Amino acid sequence: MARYTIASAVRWQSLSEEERRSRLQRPAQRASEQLMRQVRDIIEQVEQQGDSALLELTQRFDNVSLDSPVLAMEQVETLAGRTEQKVKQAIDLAYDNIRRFHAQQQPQTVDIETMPGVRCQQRIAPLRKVGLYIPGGSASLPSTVLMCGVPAQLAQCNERILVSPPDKDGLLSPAICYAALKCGVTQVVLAGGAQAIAALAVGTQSINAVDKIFGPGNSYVTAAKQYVSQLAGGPAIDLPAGPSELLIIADDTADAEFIAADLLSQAEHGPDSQVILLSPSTKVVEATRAALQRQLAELPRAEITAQALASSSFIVTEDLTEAAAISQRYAPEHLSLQIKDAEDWIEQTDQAGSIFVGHYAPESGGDYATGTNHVLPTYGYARNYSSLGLADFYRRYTVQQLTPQGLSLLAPAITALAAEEKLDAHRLAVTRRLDSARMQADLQTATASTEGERQ
Ligand SMILES: NC(=O)c1ccc[n+]([C@@H]2O[C@H](COP(=O)([O-])OP(=O)(O)OC[C@H]3O[C@@H](n4cnc5c(N)ncnc54)[C@H](O)[C@@H]3O)[C@@H](O)[C@H]2O)c1
Ligand SMILES: N[C@H](CO)Cc1c[nH]c[nH+]1
Ligand SMILES: [Zn+2]
Repeated sequence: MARYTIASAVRWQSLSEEERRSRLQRPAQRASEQLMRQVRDIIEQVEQQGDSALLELTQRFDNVSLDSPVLAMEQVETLAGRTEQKVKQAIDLAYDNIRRFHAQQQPQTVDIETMPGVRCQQRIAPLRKVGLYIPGGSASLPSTVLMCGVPAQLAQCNERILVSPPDKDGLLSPAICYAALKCGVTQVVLAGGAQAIAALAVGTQSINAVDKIFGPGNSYVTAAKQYVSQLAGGPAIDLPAGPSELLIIADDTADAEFIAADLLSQAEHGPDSQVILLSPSTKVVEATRAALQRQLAELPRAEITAQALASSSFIVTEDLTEAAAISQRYAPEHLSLQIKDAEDWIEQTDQAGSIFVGHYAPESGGDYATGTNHVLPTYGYARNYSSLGLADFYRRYTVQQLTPQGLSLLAPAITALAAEEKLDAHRLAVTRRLDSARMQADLQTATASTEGERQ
């Protein structure tokens, strides 16, 4: 049986501040400057050469030669038809749960009078053109099509462009095509990495530039999203959803075999994934390390998984309170609470993209089918970003309507604040109306009709 190096357990209390920081640093972030330079060059190439750059970069990075970056919808249908029945049923079930959970997330509209005659509204409108990035480098992910496609469909975004790196035959898997059609995707593009993000951001001869780019990806994809969102007139992006992370807090009620299985499930995404175990129980930590060794040997992706484990940590804490504090500091994409009375710990560990509560909530449940969204903030952004949801596919805008009476009630505040800010034109935009014969007449008519109603 192959033996892999599983990092040793460390006591949090024995680490210096520098060692603690290093333990909680994400592997994918260490090379960020060089990565940004490379990503910028790719984006500029697509900006200048459009489709031909996409084809050249796909050849270079994905080793696939294509005639066109667009997969015709007829071909998408043909491929979808080849999806195995049990995979179709699984996609159908996951789709229903994701739809059920997201349909309840309709953003609120507001319509109130803040003062008599001053009506304020918050309205929502679906984003018109959205790009959905579906990772495909190391594994093809039809589940991500559902996570991005279902809310885009619920929001009724007009154009929904799916981009994903082609497989070795220059196509996409039947399951991706089946999920894409179920979500009403309008165009399918065969491109991955920074070049796909560039195409969505600036457009090419055959791909329209979009208003917002959604979806997770490796560090090239995440860096490219960040870069294009800062271009003048560039698209909005959803959230920094990079290489997978899982932090588990376990006590001695936990089962080491379950913990190891969960850690491996996220480590197998790629060498950049990071998994962390925190436990006050040395016994649980050591049992998990032994279980990892056994379970890892059985995995088809053992080599990739072992690389991710190399940058992962097994930390013995003083108690659960210390574990909760470390988790808050790390702000993981996924947090699993395999402890007694796990629900009671949610508030103290709320800086996480998605939380899995108890011994029977494997993280892979949320990856596929519970109904929650698996596009989640990584790199510690769970501190200030949320998981993907329906509201992300809408734009909010506000509306105000004022009657002459409303304006006269507001006028003293507006003119005083304009004077304080020494912005005279602002003040005059109010007083010119107040002093106008037209407004005086409208005020009188309004007062007369109110009095008429009273009598
Ligand atoms: N945070 C989330 O919500 C979430 C959800 C699902 C998946 N993920 C993560 O998404 C990632 C998917 O990564 P992936 O690599 O499998 O697929 P990917 O589609 O994100 O990236 C593959 C592309 O990267 C580009 N690329 C690869 N090597 C390159 C290089 N040296 N230079 C320039 N470009 C290069 C290629 O164009 C390739 O098509 C994983 O890390 C997974 O953990 C995250
Ligand atoms: N765990 C990933 C998010 O980090 C999502 C995923 C898709 N397929 C399997 N897992
Ligand atoms: Zn996963």
